[in-house]
Amino acid sequence: MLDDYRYHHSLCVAKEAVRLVKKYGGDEQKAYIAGILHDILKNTPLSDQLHWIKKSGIIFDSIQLASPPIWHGFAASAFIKEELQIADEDILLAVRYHTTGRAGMTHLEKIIYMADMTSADRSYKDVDAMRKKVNKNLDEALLDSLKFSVSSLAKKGLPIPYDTIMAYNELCVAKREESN
Ligand SMILES: Nc1ncnc2c1ncn2[C@@H]1O[C@H](COP(=O)(O)OP(=O)(O)OP(=O)(O)OP(=O)(O)OC[C@H]2O[C@@H](n3cnc4c(N)ncnc43)[C@H](O)[C@@H]2O)[C@@H](O)[C@H]1O
Repeated sequence: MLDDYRYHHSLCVAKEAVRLVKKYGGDEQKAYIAGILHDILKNTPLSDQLHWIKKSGIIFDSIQLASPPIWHGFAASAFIKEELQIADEDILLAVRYHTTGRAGMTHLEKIIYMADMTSADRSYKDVDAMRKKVNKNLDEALLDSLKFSVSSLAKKGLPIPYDTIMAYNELCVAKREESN
């Protein structure tokens, strides 16, 4: 189901998610499970991802439909619910929104989103700076990650999912209110 690269990445995300839970609180077992399963359909053909999304009753808007890289999270939450009988809403949401984020993210959603950015296997240019940020403040690291996501999608001329914009706006406003 997963190639070696993605399997290794999933193990690293699960480990990083548990590390973040030890630091910021939460349920270690849920963090491990969500981390290991978050990309379970990443190597699955897009047509099959869409099948799981439709089967679960999710109705995508036009921006989500035009953003195939986000489909695997939505598909994975439907797949693990039906095929692995995972009923825990916290885990399902963390898997579902791990690429887009959304307004009102739960603590576990934030942990998994950031674990995906700072897991040991990541090697993008600013990853060490992001690791320092996540060790200092979970919400600020999340805001910076979303900022990167919004600006890099815009630079590439790609649509930005509504959930991502709303996640960014929410954290941005909260930060401004905190500093006033
Ligand atoms: N909200 C959203 N809406 C629509 N499309 C979206 C989206 N978020 C991501 N995407 C798109 O989804 C695709 C894949 O995203 P993912 O699913 O997150 O990435 P991946 O395949 O696991 O890793 P990738 O090969 O991109 O690895 P990298 O280490 O470079 O990168 C690993 C992660 O670190 C982020 N990253 C890279 N450089 C960064 C930096 N300098 N600062 C902060 N984050 C950075 C990347 O965005 C990536 O998520 C990308 O095409 C992306 O544009």
